[in-house]
Amino acid sequence: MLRIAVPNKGSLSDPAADMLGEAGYRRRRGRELVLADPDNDVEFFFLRPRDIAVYVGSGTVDVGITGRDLLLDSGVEAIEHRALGFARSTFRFAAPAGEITRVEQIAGKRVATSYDVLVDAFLRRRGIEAEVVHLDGAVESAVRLGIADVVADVVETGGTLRAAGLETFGDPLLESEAVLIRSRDAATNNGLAVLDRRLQGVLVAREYVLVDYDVPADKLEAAVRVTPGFESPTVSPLHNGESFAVRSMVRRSVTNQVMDELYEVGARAILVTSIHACRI
Ligand SMILES: Nc1ncnc2c1ncn2[C@@H]1O[C@H](COP(=O)(O)OP(=O)(O)OP(=O)(O)O)[C@@H](O)[C@H]1O
Ligand SMILES: O=P(O)(O)OC[C@H]1O[C@H](OP(=O)(O)OP(=O)(O)O)[C@H](O)[C@@H]1O
Ligand SMILES: [Mg+2]
Repeated sequence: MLRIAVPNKGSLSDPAADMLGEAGYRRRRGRELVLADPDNDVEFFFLRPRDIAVYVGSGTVDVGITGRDLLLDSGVEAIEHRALGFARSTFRFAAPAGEITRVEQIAGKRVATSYDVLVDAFLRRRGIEAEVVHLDGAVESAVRLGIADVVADVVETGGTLRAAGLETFGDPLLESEAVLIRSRDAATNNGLAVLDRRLQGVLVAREYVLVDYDVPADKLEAAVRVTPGFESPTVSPLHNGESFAVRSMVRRSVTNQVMDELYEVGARAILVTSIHACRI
């Protein structure tokens, strides 16, 4: 039975539960900390997102869902197995607007963060000496409240930083998103292969749509160039003997551009359908 660690709270928790639900696993109904799913031969452990890498790294749990930033900050040797496409963020330094423009200027200052290991490692690599002040959250308030000069924190929209009068400087230390992590020993676990294929199926179903259309024989090649698909589109003859029906997978984000282009080259009856589930 595959043992899977899942975030029990925070911004990773709902999207991780949604993804596992879409992948066909049992959903947690209340606040239980352990959930057996014998039909799928897995067992879920609901843990703090920050602790998940520790459990997986120690091998007591086979796999888990956490943030790449949390994995790296844990310093443990769990392995990133697959990026999951949600909870995307960057990890950045910020200071009061206009005060600091280069990371070298952090030298001698106080840096507030919840990610001490990440920040320490970055400063050490760059040979910058600074004091790291650990906070559990709401890090953006640390400058206004006078316990730090600089913050290093998760940035998504930048709204929280702006509201605190802070501006980012320097390049992002890290691009993060939710990731499936595994222990060293789980590499050959067949349960992991099944889970991974299911999650990949959810990612593809979310990212792609199916496009069907009819196209006259002399326009077929031009139309197929617009929708080359994952491997190659399915082309079937229509009963009238003059046209073809084509089915292809298209990235959801460009659906309307693709429909416009198909129409331009002569395709008609263009239909777009969501993919409910798939195995690639
Ligand atoms: N606003 C956000 N947008 C995208 N990802 C975020 C955001 N805030 C946190 N994350 C990601 O969520 C993970 C942190 O999860 P964690 O549950 O520890 O903190 P949280 O979501 O801030 O919850 P809380 O602070 O309420 O405990 C990290 O991987 C981080 O990059
Ligand atoms: O760039 P934004 O879109 O504003 O998002 C980033 C903010 O979201 C998270 O905070 P959260 O609300 O989880 O509070 P916390 O700082 O207490 O973790 C994160 O720690 C940042 O503060
Ligand atoms: Mg937070």
